[in-house]
Amino acid sequence: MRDRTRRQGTPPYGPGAYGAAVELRGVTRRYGRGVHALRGVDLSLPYGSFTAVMGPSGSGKSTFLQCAAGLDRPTSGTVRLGGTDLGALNENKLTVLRRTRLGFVFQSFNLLPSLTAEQNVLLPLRLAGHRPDRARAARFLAQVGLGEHAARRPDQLSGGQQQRVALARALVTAPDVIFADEPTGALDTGTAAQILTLLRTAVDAPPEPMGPHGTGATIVMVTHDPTAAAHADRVLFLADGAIAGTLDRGDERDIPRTAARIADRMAALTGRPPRPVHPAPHPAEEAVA
Ligand SMILES: Nc1ncnc2c1ncn2[C@@H]1O[C@H](COP(=O)(O)OP(=O)(O)OP(=O)(O)O)[C@@H](O)[C@H]1O
Repeated sequence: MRDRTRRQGTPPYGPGAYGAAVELRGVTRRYGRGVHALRGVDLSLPYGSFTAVMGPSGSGKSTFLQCAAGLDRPTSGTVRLGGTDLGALNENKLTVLRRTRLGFVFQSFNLLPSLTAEQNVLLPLRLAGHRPDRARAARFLAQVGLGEHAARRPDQLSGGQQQRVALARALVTAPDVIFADEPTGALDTGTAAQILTLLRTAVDAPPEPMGPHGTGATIVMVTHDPTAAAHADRVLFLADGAIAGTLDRGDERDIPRTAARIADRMAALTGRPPRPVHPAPHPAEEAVA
């Protein structure tokens, strides 16, 4: 039986028990002749892992996310999601793969304003051709602490609540991978901590199996915030279109200390002194209402 207890340490990066959820081999992306946004990225992210991607402005983070999520095609190299080579898929098949096997969380929430929270969560199931399973939507809304707000529309929810709906929407299809682009960028520190705790829980102890192998969720998150990155199992640092280093959380449970280490690495990459890291949230802020 699957161990639902909170995992200690870092998942086995490299070849995992079920192959990789995300695999990039020699991925380059050029714009025109001169701009090399990605210069040959190789990585393998196991199922049930939480990876943060950081790097200075212009280092290639967005390009990486777009290529890894099948929203853009690399100039050369291969991207595999759950063993499927995205380069072998035409646009229609790529769209189906994104709808059925990927989840997305954006800085600006991107909920449909005319739909209720429940309808927003049901949308990916509808688009994937499944019957609208309201009980499933209710379970995922409850998971993010919004069981009571299923009938509200986005304009009746706070920013943090909207992002929780977006997270439930990303989780509901049990995707191979969730790609999160600055998911806490528009939130205050306490609300951001709640979202990060929910992301961590989706990886470590989801109420039901996520992904095709019954592990926790697999998350790839681009962020500028060392405190957000400190919640991940591993941080990948991009510089000038290439992976410039990694930092593993290991058994570290001390978010502020990990965030300070991450900020130091970022400072070394940018050549600027580390920006002050957000103060640690009060423990009460970590608990999701
Ligand atoms: N559509 C495009 N056409 C031309 N150049 C582009 C395009 N998109 C990105 N670039 C360039 O590719 C490089 C990487 O850009 P990218 O947006 O991936 O970086 P980033 O790390 O996400 O930056 P930021 O943190 O500022 O969002 C930059 O030099 C950028 O100017």
